[in-house]
Amino acid sequence: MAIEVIGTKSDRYDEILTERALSLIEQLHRQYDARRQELLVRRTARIAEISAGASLGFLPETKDVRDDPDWRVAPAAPGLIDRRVEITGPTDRKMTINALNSGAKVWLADQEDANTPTWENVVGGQLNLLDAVKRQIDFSTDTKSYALKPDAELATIVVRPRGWHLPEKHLLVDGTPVSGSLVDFALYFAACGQLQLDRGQGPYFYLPKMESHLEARLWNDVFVTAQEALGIPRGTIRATCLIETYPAAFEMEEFLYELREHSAGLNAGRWDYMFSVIKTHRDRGVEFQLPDRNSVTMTVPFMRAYTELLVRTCHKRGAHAIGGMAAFIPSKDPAVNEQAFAKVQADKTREAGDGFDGSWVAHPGMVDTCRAVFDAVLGENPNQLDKLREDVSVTADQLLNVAATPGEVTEAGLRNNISVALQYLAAWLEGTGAVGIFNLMEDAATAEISRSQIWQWRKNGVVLDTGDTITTELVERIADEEINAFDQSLRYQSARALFLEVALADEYVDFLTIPAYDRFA
Ligand SMILES: CC(=O)SCCNC(=O)CCNC(=O)[C@H](O)C(C)(C)COP(=O)(O)OP(=O)(O)OC[C@H]1O[C@@H](n2cnc3c(N)ncnc32)[C@H](O)[C@@H]1OP(=O)(O)O
Ligand SMILES: O=CC(=O)O
Ligand SMILES: [Mg+2]
Repeated sequence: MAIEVIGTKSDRYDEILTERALSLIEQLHRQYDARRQELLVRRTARIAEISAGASLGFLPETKDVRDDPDWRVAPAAPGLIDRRVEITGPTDRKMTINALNSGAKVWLADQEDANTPTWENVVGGQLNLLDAVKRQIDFSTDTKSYALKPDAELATIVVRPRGWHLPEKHLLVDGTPVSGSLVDFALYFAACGQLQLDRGQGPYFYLPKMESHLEARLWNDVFVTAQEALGIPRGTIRATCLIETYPAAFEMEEFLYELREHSAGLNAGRWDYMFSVIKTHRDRGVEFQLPDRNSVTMTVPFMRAYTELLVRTCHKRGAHAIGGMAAFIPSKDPAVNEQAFAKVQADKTREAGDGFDGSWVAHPGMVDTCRAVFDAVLGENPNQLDKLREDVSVTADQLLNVAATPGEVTEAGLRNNISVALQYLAAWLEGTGAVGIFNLMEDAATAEISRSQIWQWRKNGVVLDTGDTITTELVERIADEEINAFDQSLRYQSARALFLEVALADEYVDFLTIPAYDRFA
């Protein structure tokens, strides 16, 4: 084999880094990496067109797919028929057990937004998944022991691999790092694919951050090859695509079509979506400028258009439509806690009323709230695929109507973005990819919004409510004030450097996780 493992080989890693898994990764890399690289170049080319004045829109070349009334995605697979509440979270051992026990129908086992892809997290997370699938997982601290509930219905596992842009530098083929997406996918598929089938379910995935239906086609081809290579029947894999980039919103139907024999629907990934609005239009001045992060709610016109279109598109094709993450988490402060639950309830109520078949929560404490809302709408039905939403018709202009977003850019909003980005990056660099900050769940997607807003506002020379203009000096000054206010402020020095690199660079940095990952050996 010409695949090399550069990362350390700790206890039990050989159960994951098997010859079968490594040769699958090598095969997928040889067959598909050039195409992956081309698609990444295509992303850059599209942004250049938009910078030069082009507009996103529905694609003329795929009109036939949208106009053909006859095709449908595969019927929902076992464990994915009723998805009324899905919990997301990283694959560390304790959280794996807590998520499976949470009462949610599905657990999105996250190797993406909620994970720092250190080698230990990548392989250790796969070991936790393997133990979970075998129902042989436990964990203990000095004060508490964790085990799977023996007689309870455990959440269906759906693994989210990294996006197409991220490399995995601890695995090399002919000296070249392989794709993080292919690694996360193939390690899980090789270790757990057949085991999941034996248990009556299957290898299921969430696919993040795609920007074109051609990227979905690439995933489909990867699935076909991998199933054939491991002797697993074609069509066994199921994948839910996140619609969480601005270009993807114009290709929802095409995503379902490309993956139709493996599709398990679409999800409205709202946080990356907002990030992508800024990122895609980085050179368009104030045209696509967003106000303070907290004022971009799901009911502003462009977000509403996106979620309505998602439900309409999915149900037209027999696919599940899954709602997004309300980032509120339980708090020890009773007043804040009450607000958090009220906000989650309102968010899920809107989604259930709009026709979503289920939605996401970030914390086990929110599972009952989400379930109760969907129970009230679904009743005995496992989903509401029959709610076709033929009343919905969304235009490109509505998806692009960012200008109608109310709100302003305030000093408090700027300071909040700076503080959140610093705190999040400090945690990420220490190996923790999801954190509770100021009573909200923060992860790579929400941190991307924070740093992108700062980048956009500074570039546009935005004047704050205080009358100050956002400049490099102002951002640096507030960053230092925030850091000095933290306990152990020294800990934040590497986060500070990374933050300034991704928030203030002359040229917009496509993903903060790329320079962040470069910091690891
Ligand atoms: C934009 C997107 O992509 S959203 C999807 C990606 N993001 C995520 O998945 C984030 C998921 N959520 C989390 O990671 C966590 O909830 C955090 C980091 C935000 C907060 O976690 P904590 O600070 O541990 O919260 P808290 O102390 O209230 O947790 C209480 C218990 O619930 C557990 N818990 C909290 N969230 C989760 C979760 N998502 N999955 C499993 N267990 C969880 C904790 O491990 C803790 O367990 P313990 O009592 O046995 O020690
Ligand atoms: O992955 C989900 C998102 O909102 O981003
Ligand atoms: Mg996301």
